[in-house]
Amino acid sequence: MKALATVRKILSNDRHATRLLVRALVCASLGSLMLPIPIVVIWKMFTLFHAGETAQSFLGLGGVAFAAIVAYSVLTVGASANAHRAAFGLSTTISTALVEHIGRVPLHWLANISNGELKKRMSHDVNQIENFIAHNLTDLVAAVTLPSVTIPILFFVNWQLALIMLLIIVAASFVQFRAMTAMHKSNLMQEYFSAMGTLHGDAVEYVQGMPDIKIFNRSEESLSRMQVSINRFKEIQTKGRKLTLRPWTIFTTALSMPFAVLAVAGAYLHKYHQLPFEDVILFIVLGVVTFVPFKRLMRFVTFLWRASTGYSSVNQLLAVDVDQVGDRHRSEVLSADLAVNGLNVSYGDKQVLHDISFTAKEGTVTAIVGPSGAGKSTLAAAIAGLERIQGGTVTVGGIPLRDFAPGELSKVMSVVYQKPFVFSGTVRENICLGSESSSDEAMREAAAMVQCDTLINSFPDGYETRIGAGGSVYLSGGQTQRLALARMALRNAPVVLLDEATAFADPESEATIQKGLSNFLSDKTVLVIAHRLPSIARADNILVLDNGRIVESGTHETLMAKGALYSSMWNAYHTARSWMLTTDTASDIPHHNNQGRPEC
Ligand SMILES: Nc1ncnc2c1ncn2[C@@H]1O[C@H](COP(=O)(O)OP(=O)(O)OP(=O)(O)O)[C@@H](O)[C@H]1O
Repeated sequence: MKALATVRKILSNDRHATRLLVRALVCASLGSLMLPIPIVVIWKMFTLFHAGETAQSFLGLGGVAFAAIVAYSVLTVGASANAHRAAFGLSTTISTALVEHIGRVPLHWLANISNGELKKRMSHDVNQIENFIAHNLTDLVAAVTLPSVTIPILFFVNWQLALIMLLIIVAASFVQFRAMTAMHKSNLMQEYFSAMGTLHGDAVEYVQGMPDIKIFNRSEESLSRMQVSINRFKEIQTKGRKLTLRPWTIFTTALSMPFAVLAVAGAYLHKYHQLPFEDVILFIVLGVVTFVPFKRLMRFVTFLWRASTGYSSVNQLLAVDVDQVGDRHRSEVLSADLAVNGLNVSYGDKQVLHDISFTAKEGTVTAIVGPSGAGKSTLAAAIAGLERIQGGTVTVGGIPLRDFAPGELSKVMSVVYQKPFVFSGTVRENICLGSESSSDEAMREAAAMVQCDTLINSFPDGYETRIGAGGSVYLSGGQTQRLALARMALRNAPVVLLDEATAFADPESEATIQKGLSNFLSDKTVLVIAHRLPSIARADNILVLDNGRIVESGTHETLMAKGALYSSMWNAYHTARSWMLTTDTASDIPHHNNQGRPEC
């Protein structure tokens, strides 16, 4: 019953898949009804032969057997094809729902789940459901339909041998049922899946961290965490094996016995009770044919568990609250003034932004600076709508950002990060992300503005060159940033947020990029997160963050005249730039003043 409920729940996601699966199950059950026919026909032939019948009647029977074999083959192929189509359709539906949902869940939720765990849920768990629908349900139907036909036939022919067969099936099923119940009570399957999730997560982290691990020669230490996950996984598998080994052995042995048991019992009945020889052969052959699919029931239970655990893990993912979306459009934005009011952001119990308020006027540049860990990136993410805020609002032209319809926010605000994402595809596809309908000319202009066109034209296929994973050209950090800036320029949103967007560029290219950008940005509302202070010295307004609060604001001149945090950061920056890297004395090593900030 529970199995049925699970299957029903899984199928409720896709009506077309349900129809295909019903078709597959009908084919599977009709196919298994065909299977005993040739065997019964051969038995009948033997019987007629002993009764001295003519070859004429054999021909008709042979035709029936042939037709049954053809029907069996066609129906089995039909069952498998429909079940696979249903499975692929369903897994596409579930995967699409997952991808769409993941795109809408808050970034902070994604930051707290490991890549491996997410990958396991989106790929491995979906595969479990797919495999179950593709193979196991048709197996189950065949395993149940076949005995329901063969056992009555055998009872009709000889009830004693049929009873022996039935007893073997009942005994094997009982042992199997006990094993299943024990497994269910032990909660082992849940532990198995959770351990597998951890193992996936640790493996991905291990591979991603490989460069640092190698540089610092920490492979053994880093492996030890993964080793713990591997051992835990092995432990659970061993526990499961111990729990199922005995019943599984009894079950498979019992189901392998019919040949021997029926042969001995048949020989005895043949000798002492005149059971015709052909009846003994019929029992042995039909018995073996009945037991083989029945064995698959064991696999069915295991796969049902996997599919149902995979399904609940997928459902947990789909149940994660998504960000609220509205219905306002870019066309409703009449001014590009950005206003942040009373913004609070926490990570768990830790509040990292406290009551942040400021206004950035259209056509101005606002810079956000502050010591490491002050909250600059968190503020940028919260403004871009990528971080869940606990209080406050962010508006553009008076419209709260959360009121924009999906897809509209990116037309209002462009964000360029220090490490932008390059997906696997052509340079053109990467630049046109979010502006797919742009003309070729507009795309080239955008690329030229950020000094990217000469670079792209030097690639083997120009704008059609494939980049990202598996691409023919590998982009450096600075080149990737320029590509992201071209993407931003093409999108032409009225508000632009640059989070260390030119950090990887060499000084010469940075100056050229800045020059190219300054024209483009002149009518935009620009927000810059910066670590290198000279790059923002000419900003219209500089906000200085410290411990999640705005502690100072103003132009470079007013902040320098104030002689507080900004000016000390500025001085520290310039002192640091004048350092010479030497190996002879310890006097060049920076020490900290009593406020914890580096100074020379
Ligand atoms: N995903 C997160 N989970 C928990 N805490 C976080 C998370 N991201 C950032 N923090 C914490 O929030 C605080 C602000 O971090 P943030 O990255 O915004 O600082 P920052 O000013 O950008 O620092 P930096 O200049 O070094 O990049 C830090 O104390 C950091 O530990």
